Amino acid sequence: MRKPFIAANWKMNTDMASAVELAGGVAKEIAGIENVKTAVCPPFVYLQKVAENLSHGGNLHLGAQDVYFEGNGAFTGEISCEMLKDVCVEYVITGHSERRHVIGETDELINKKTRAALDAKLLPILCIGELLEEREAGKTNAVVANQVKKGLAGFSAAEAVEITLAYEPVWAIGTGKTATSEQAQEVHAMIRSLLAEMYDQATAEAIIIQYGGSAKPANTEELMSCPDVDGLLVGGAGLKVESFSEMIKITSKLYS
Ligand SMILES: O=C[C@H](O)COP(=O)(O)O
Repeated sequence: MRKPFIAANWKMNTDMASAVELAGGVAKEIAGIENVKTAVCPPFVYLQKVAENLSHGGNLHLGAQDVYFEGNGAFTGEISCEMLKDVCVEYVITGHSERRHVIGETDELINKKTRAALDAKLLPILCIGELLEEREAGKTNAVVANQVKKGLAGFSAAEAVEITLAYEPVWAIGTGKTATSEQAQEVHAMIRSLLAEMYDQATAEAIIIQYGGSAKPANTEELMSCPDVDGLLVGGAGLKVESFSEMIKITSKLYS
């Protein structure tokens, strides 16, 4: 059985004090929960301080929201995998829709970042998802399948199982419009059958596929009950100790 994975992407939110308080509060609330993998992804500048405050061990892991694929050099403003590892980061989000559509990242760049992360022994969370106009034009499966194929290009089956996929329909992010559990399950199932074609059934069954887009305590049970939804990548509801911890507790109960 796949171990569920609930991660919070804090995006460009919090400050030093609230970042430490939020991570510490969640860690305290979920202490003892072992059947769910959990992570928080603070802004780069707060990673070290959050890491120091989580260093007592426990189940809350640290992720970054992005990474650059080069090791070092003249890449102003960028952060390398080794820099992230220096501050105890274990997970890294690649290809978030805000980086694709606001910053303009391409599938090729996202693939390079995912490759660099995995080679450096960071665990990538590779995001994919369609825009509203793509869904309305009936292109959801084609868009998502293309992103999965390009994102995972060059990865072997043994490597692919280390990568978490996060399906985030762009129209559901930060809008309050969650995909229905049927819509989420349909795309997750399509992704899993694509993974079986690209690799094999066992590999497809082993890969964690998170859902993201207005996930909150009220819809956690329904989403996490879908057979192919293995976790959540949480934005807004991940910024409060109570809501994020609640989502982890609901998931833990569901899987116990
Ligand atoms: O990475 C997280 C997603 O973009 C979801 O954000 P949201 O939960 O605020 O809709």
